[in-house]
Amino acid sequence: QAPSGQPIELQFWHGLTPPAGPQLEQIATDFNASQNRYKVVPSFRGSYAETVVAAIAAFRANTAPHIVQMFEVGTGTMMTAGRAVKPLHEMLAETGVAIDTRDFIGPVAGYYSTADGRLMAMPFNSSTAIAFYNKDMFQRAGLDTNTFPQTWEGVEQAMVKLKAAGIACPMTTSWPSWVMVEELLAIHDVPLASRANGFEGLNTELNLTNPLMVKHLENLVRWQRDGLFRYGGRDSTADPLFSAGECAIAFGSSGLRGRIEREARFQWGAAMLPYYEGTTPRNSIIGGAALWSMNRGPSNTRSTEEWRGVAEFFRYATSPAVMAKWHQDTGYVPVTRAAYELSRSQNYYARNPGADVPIEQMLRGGEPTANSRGIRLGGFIEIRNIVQEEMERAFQGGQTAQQSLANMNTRGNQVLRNFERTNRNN
Ligand SMILES: O=P(O)(O)OC[C@H](O)CO
Repeated sequence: QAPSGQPIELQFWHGLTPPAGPQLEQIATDFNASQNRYKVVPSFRGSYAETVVAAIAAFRANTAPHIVQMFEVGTGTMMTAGRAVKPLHEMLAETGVAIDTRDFIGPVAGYYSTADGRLMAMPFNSSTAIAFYNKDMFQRAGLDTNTFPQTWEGVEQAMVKLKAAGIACPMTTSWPSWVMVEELLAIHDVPLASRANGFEGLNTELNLTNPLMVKHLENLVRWQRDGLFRYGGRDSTADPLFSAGECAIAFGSSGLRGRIEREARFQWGAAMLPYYEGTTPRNSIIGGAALWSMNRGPSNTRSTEEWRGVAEFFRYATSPAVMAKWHQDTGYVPVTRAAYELSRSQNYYARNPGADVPIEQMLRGGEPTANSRGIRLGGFIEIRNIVQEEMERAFQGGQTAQQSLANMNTRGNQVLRNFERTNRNN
């Protein structure tokens, strides 16, 4: 407790909407009830991107929260944020709070670690992109309700049948850049950017004009024109289209599962992301978010006691029972092996067919390659906006897929160069 006898307050900004947001806040409430030394105060700050912007602005004003939930796209920015961030490995060493970081599953730990393997942020709500499909609509279209096509060629055939059966939206996607660009390239083992997708340094160049990307964006543009694919907007805007029963197939975060379970009034299934014929698919990369610890401001660090509170909260939030429940309630992946094993021993996967799809897909194909380990770009949030904007211009008929990709590449590289210039010394 603080000298006043009151618990030490720890501000925690997050970017999750219901139902996951309140479930996350419940974890903070339960932590507070489990001890009386610290009080975590969660606060919803808008979308992930808005939360990041707010946290960085707050740091400049000496009012940063202790903990900010940051989507994976902000990782490169946080890694180079210097004093704004308290690296997790440093915090654990200084406070002595024991968290077995070796228990984090590889693709998650790797994403948030420095080149020499030190964890910078606390893995928490990691996801990966998967397919959800409406079995009632599949049945109406004469499709097998128990199997989802493994390939994009198969998905196209299914979309044609769904449309012929009178379904207005055969397919949509959330997170267009994540699913249709970033995950696609990882699964096909094609680099998105040079220097191991940016893991080896800031001086990277985008590789978006590759033949696979051209083929896929040309397909998406054609499917959209032919009424097979509905572009549902940027980031998570398309999320409700599936659970509301509008679209037969939706690609999105595994973390949508909890929402679909609550809202869908139809039979549905989950499946791995498709790949093009002739490919041996690799692992998909993670999405979702991690918990970053922040100093209050440029001239304002925190006491060891505050960091101890943060670390104790992290330990609680990733303890096997709490993490297993979070995973099962939401669809986010269990970030520790212990939570995965616990879920298995509770027969969760046997009782919920398809619930292990994200984990299986993430761990598929052995060790991740330089193209499937993840992406670490400075200014990635801005680059994603460019990718989405240029895609939209192609969907609106204003440019070809090839022009669209060339523009993404040129504009994105400018963002990378600017970021490199301003962060050279970090
Ligand atoms: O919906 P989430 O939380 O899994 O996040 C999705 C990805 O982070 C997209 O970057």
